[in-house]
Amino acid sequence: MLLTALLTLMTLLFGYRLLRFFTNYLEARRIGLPIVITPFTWQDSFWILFGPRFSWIRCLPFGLGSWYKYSYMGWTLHDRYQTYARLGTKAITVVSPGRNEIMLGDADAITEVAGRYKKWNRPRQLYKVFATFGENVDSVNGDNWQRHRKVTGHGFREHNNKLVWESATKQAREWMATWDSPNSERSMKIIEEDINTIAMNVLMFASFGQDYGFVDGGTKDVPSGHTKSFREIMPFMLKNVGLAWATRSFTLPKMLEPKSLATLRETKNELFQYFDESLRKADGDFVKSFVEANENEKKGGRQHLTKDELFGNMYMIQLAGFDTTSNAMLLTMALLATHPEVQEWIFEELGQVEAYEDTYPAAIRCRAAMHETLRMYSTAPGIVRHSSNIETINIGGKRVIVPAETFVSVNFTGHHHDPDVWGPDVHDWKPQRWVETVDGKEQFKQSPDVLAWSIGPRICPGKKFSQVEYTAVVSTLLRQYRFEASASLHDAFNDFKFVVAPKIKRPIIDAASIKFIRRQTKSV
Ligand code: HEM
Repeated sequence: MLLTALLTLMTLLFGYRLLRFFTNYLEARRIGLPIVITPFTWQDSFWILFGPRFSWIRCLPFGLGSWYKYSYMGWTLHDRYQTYARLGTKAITVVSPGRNEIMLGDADAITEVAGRYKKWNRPRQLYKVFATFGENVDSVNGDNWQRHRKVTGHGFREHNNKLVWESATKQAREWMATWDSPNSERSMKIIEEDINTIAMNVLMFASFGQDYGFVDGGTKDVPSGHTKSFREIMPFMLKNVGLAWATRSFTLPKMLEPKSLATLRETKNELFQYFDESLRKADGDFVKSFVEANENEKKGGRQHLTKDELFGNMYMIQLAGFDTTSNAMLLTMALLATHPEVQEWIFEELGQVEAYEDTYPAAIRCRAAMHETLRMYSTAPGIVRHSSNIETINIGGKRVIVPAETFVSVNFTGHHHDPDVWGPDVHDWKPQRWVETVDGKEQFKQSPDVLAWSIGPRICPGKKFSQVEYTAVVSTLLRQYRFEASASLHDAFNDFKFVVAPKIKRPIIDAASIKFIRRQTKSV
């Protein structure tokens, strides 16, 4: 009986997915872009969980498993420009039983979609998970988004960038002080942990004014009325955003609640307590500027943010600013270690001075390394938009009709590997491509631009924050040390599994290491 019910359910589900697949296929034919098909995608939660166990599918004969590469989240990081090159296009439609997804690699089409934030919205179903702690600038659309962006935008001022610089430089110095010998060798795993510590400490300083040391990390710093330190709570809540969202609307009776959920609930309450205290004291530059900007909106009779929304934004800034920047720094360390000539090229431009006003604007080569790293390995492989109406997009000189609710994704990685845009050396990590000499003076080349921080009105507000943090850390380290890659680190870059993006596994890089060799000159 149970078996029959189960079989019927599975047959119905299969039939439904088949039907959806065929209607989507017909719709994609009408869109008119080249098509790739896959029975599963990142839109299927079960496939996100179990898909990696089926990676053998890609090895099936006669191309039977060729769909697998389009089925997992972040597939563009592996594919780069291959599918566009194979199909002779810069835009494709991915057809599956979920929603059709147009993947844009064409620069003009990307500018059109990213530029029209009122028409092309972030799909609510994908971003609501980020609103667990309150609606915020990332989770809303349209006029509501403008309201959030106006208040939160005040946090990203020049004064904050200076604080970021000072904090990141201090953290990097304290990190170097832990390297026990002049030729200290560290595994990538440890380097990753250390860079995460730096990124978290910088964010917490710039946001909440909490000045944690690199070594003690503030995890033992538990103020009265609390059971855990703020520094300990924050990474825990960033790691558990999905679980916090899934359990947001119910609380199990105490005797039925597993320990993990009880810890999550208690930690979340304590985070709110910290947020509340921080808001009341207007602690830290971000929070202070949010509070000031919000009060001004209130006084002017304009729409301000509620307390929940302020909390939501305080959380979102941590979520958006942590992994992205730390991954960029981690990858750069690996890339620099495998490209000693680039280390020397950057070292040449570094002077003795470390003050923000002097060093940051002059660190053109260092910023070039960041752009080039994010061009090749964007920490976010793209952004997704949709519209509830039928829309059109100009793709390659043709007006393409896009049915309502179709996902339209800006494929950063695809665009970043387009040889027509970047030249034949598109697959080489070459920070030099970002620097040009005009009238005997080096300057940063603005065009073509990297899309890693997105473009248009919703461009990442933390772009300069991350550039300042990155430059402070990388230049402080390079001024004193040379990096030498282990053989396995060189191998990692040749392994197709080596993909760096949040939540994507890096099996080989964990075994790799970097040796830090102290320089004789320019130490401070
Ligand atoms: C390498 C570092 C970073 C990268 C690559 C990056 C990338 C991005 C991208 C691609 C978006 C989506 C834009 C869109 O949908 O069009 C975004 C949004 C956002 N980022 Fe960043 N980001 C970085 C660092 C930061 C930092 C350090 C912060 C804050 C301290 C931050 C805060 C935000 C916020 C609040 C949003 C939402 C903006 C909105 O929707 O208006 N990001 N970022």
